[in-house]
Amino acid sequence: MTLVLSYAVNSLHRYMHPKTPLSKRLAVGWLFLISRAAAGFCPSPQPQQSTKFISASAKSSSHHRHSSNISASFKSYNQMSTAHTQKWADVFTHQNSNYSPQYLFPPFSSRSHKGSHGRIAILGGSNKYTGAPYYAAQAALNCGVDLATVFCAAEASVPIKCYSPELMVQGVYSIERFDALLEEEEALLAELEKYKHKNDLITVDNFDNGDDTTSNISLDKLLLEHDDSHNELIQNELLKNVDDTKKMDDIVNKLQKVKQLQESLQELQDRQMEIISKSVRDVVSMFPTLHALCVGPGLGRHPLVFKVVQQVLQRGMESNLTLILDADVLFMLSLEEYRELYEELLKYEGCIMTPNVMEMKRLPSPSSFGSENDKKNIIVEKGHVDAVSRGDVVMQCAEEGGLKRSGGIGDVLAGTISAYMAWNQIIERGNEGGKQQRAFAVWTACCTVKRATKLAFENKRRAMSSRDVLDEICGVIAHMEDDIERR
Ligand SMILES: NC(=O)C1=CN([C@@H]2O[C@H](COP(=O)(O)OP(=O)(O)OC[C@H]3O[C@@H](n4cnc5c(N)ncnc54)[C@H](O)[C@@H]3O)[C@@H](O)[C@H]2O)[C@@H](O)CC1
Ligand SMILES: Nc1ncnc2c1ncn2[C@@H]1O[C@H](COP(=O)(O)OP(=O)(O)OP(=O)(O)O)[C@@H](O)[C@H]1O
Repeated sequence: MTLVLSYAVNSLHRYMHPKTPLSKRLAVGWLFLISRAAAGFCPSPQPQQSTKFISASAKSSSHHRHSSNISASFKSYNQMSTAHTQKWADVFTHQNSNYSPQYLFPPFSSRSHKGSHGRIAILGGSNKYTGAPYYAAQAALNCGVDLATVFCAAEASVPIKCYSPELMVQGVYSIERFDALLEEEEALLAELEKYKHKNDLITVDNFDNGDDTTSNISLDKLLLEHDDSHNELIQNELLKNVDDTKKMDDIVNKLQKVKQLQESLQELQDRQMEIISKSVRDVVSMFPTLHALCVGPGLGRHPLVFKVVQQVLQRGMESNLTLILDADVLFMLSLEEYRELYEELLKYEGCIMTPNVMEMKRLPSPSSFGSENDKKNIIVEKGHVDAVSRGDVVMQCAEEGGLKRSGGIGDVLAGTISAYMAWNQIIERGNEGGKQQRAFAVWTACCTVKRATKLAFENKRRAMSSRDVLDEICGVIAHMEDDIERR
């Protein structure tokens, strides 16, 4: 009987989509009614848990069960007992729920204009990955946002534009140009290194110190201890001490060469900064029009791209913009160089991080934090059961997903979360209730994608791809809205 019922519910879910012919919808409707009547004899088990978020600290005993490699990084909520999990349907079966599904989706109105249902942007996409930012942006559009922009590497912009005419795509830097800048920098540094070799010793007499001994001074030491303005002084000093004119000429030439190299390096680094700042300006100039910015899908791992991202994230926090961080940006944040930025983001309420299993393992344990409660951002740990946590409060999404694990579903989730975050901005306008509701909206986004993968898998089985998941999103959301209306 349970099988009949679940088949009927699944069919109903799929076939009641408005695009399905009316005759098919009526037939499935009858099947559903008959199976519901029969199910009265074998009621489904009631959920044990309230749909409130649960406190992770209240479950400290399960925290202690973490394996040592997990404790080296973040506390992994998916390592906790899975008893406290919820499905979308559970939201309607509990009276003491402390969040409001009716405020998830912005209502339509005759005064709606282009953008009033959400404007999001993705920063990602590189010469290697063009699919990831497309999946994320298209997922947000398929959820229902009005406008989606992709900021990407110039090399990725044409392919992404070809995937969808609905996307606005802007190349904001060139990987080829960044490569050339890095190569130039590496060559200059290598040449400088040759001149600053530690064993390059100059023998000087110690006449000035009143004795007739000699000392060995390394050129490296001279260069490090004296800036350019002292070069002349050094030369005069050496002239007094070094008798050998040829050796003296040699030293002066070396000093001049080093000075030139240092100037070229400075000029190159200024040029790098200018190019990076221009890319940052291109993205930041859009901030006032955005409800949310998703950073990371297909970003790649170029060090200069990371410099752009670093400034964009800092400006995003200053502008109070909602930031969804996925994929390569999470790799970036696991690097020692970006530790300070990472810790700032953990304290930023408008930040949502969506690590997969590997990314979760890489993220370091925050050093400046007393407890999980100091974390203000939301973390979505993706897995068989997605765990959405904010501070020490965690809610797990037990919605059933499809069995196929194709590349890009994480990107679809990042885009879906971006859409829900845009709606949260539009509805709540950042008030206190909105912040509480935000984690619930992220959890609902997880349910949405799980359900979409389930439907896509039922349709396509082994051939299922992320595109099929994209196609299911609008139907899943339509059903969720129907659930809310029926409540
Ligand atoms: N079509 C595209 O353009 C796609 C681009 N992608 C991009 O590819 C880049 C690298 O992403 P990756 O996720 O590969 O980066 P990672 O360096 O985090 O690699 C993850 C690795 O872990 C493995 N893995 C994942 N889940 C696991 C689990 N539960 N247990 C054991 N191993 C597991 C994966 O097979 C993969 O090899 C990102 O920029 C991402 O956005 C991906 O999103 C896939 C699709
Ligand atoms: N073991 C699993 N069983 C079932 N679903 C899973 C499992 N792991 C992840 N998922 C689901 O797959 C989706 C993407 O998660 P995944 O871990 O593949 O992200 P990702 O590696 O960032 O994806 P992408 O391929 O886009 O980079 C999420 O909806 C998540 O719930």
